[in-house]
Amino acid sequence: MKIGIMGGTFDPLHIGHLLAAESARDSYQLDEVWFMPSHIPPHKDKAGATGEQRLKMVAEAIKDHASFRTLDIEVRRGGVSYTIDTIEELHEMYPGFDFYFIIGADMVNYLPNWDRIEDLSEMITFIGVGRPGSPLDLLALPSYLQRSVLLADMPLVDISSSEIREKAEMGHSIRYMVPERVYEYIIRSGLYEIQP
Ligand SMILES: Nc1ncnc2c1ncn2[C@@H]1O[C@H](COP(=O)(O)OP(=O)(O)OP(=O)(O)O)[C@@H](O)[C@H]1O
Ligand SMILES: O=C(O)c1ccc[n+]([C@@H]2O[C@H](COP(=O)([O-])O)[C@@H](O)[C@H]2O)c1
Repeated sequence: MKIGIMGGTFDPLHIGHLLAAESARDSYQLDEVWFMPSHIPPHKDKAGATGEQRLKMVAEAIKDHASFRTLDIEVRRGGVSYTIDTIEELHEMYPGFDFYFIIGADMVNYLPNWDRIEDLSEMITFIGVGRPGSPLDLLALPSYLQRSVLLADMPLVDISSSEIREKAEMGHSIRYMVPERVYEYIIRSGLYEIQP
């Protein structure tokens, strides 16, 4: 089985995440994509929404896609969500599966800073997608990483979770930046102090 892992903070999940996952699935004939919210992200502040709330937003967003699943392994493990720890666990749970970790261009450029990245790059393949504001330069990566990163085409989406949170805080609309069911969940649960 070829499994894409769409890891993220998803605070909140937005359409950039969905398009990244779908573009990677389509480009490399992935059997499934598993959306995996982190508990505490390794390189930025802890999320505002709880792990349960972020899992719920993912579940609402991907409900209708036959090949998308949620994966709660990092939220359940707790602590800082280093990808190497997760992949080691997944390899034990699913021997013989091939894992493809889907990341935006900002994260491709940041890969050299990931925990035990040389070991990780031998265990999985990364699929990078374009993201406005983060020019992709694979040749700037160390050679062991150049061999581990594939690229997938995706329509560029200039949306980020932090921009969505800022808009919501200022009373602006975030409608259509997040899928409709995620929007409804945000309203229902009072997240980001959004005004309907
Ligand atoms: N608009 C986008 N286009 C392509 N990839 C994206 C986009 N938004 C997020 N990603 C990728 O999705 C993964 C998870 O991102 P994350 O949940 O941190 O969202 P974010 O929008 O980057 O959040 P924040 O603004 O809070 O930093 C990362 O690999 C990131 O590069
Ligand atoms: O393992 C690491 O050192 C590492 C460093 C940065 C990011 N990641 C993972 O990359 C994914 C996207 O990260 P983020 O912070 O943009 O949500 C998420 O699954 C993180 O756990 C992992």
